[in-house]
Amino acid sequence: MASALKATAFLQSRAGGSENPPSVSLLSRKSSFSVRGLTPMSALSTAPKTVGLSQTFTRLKEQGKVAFIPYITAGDPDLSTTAEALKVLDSCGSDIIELGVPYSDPLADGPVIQAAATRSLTKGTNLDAIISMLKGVVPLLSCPIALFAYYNPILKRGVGKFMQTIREVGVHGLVVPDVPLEETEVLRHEALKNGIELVLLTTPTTPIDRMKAIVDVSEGFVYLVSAVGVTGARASVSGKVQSLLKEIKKATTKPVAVGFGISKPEHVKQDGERMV
Ligand SMILES: O=P(O)(O)OC[C@@H](O)[C@@H](O)c1c[nH]c2ccccc12
Repeated sequence: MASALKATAFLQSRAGGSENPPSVSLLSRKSSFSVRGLTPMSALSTAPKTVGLSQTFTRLKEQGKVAFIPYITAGDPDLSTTAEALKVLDSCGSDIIELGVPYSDPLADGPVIQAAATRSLTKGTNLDAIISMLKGVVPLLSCPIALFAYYNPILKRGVGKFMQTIREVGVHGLVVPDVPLEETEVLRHEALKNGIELVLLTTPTTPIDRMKAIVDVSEGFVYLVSAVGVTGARASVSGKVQSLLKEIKKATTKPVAVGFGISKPEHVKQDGERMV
């Protein structure tokens, strides 16, 4: 059951398994320690340590749960709102949060995410500002952050420097949607060096052999794009996802997360059953 459904919207229900009700506090357990600033150091050291992506899946699997991984765009409408949104998503039971770095020439972003990126860029959001926002917020979160970034801003900074910077602010994972497998070597090398889990994507049109090569080197989880086309809410999840998942599961024991259009609780179940 180590699979997950990604969700772009603020979908708050998770699939299957008995859940603790989501915390009503806007502060996560960790944030309440830090924000009050009165807690002795001994108590701080007992705060739950945030684990990485694959370890998050291992924990969930042990509990018979699937993961809820929302996506938001950094800097829409501004970075202080993003900081608050990260805290809220964390305290509402997100297992991993995917945080998008806005980019002017995206690939596969649908109209909602494109508009969010445009608003964010218009406000002047850039990587440095996102990094300094994360520096303040990540220590307050109990779930790991997977940064979503196109290759251009990564290349501009230098791949090694980029990985080092995001590691220093406590980011655990990275999704780079516009780099084909063959070109991921430098990214993978630098990610590994810095303990960043580089998540690779496979799509419904990826040939089986290629999918196998992708899942072999994907870290954290395997991202299964549910449909051809762009991101955004859809009425239903393609029936093809079931068979794609079966193929992936034959090829790997790594966790798999399904993304693109997962926007309703029903998408997490199909034909009355869990999708995976
Ligand atoms: O349809 P959605 O729920 O908005 O899903 C995409 C989103 O979760 C994120 O992973 C994403 C945003 N833009 C992308 C471009 C390519 C691949 C993935 C993405």
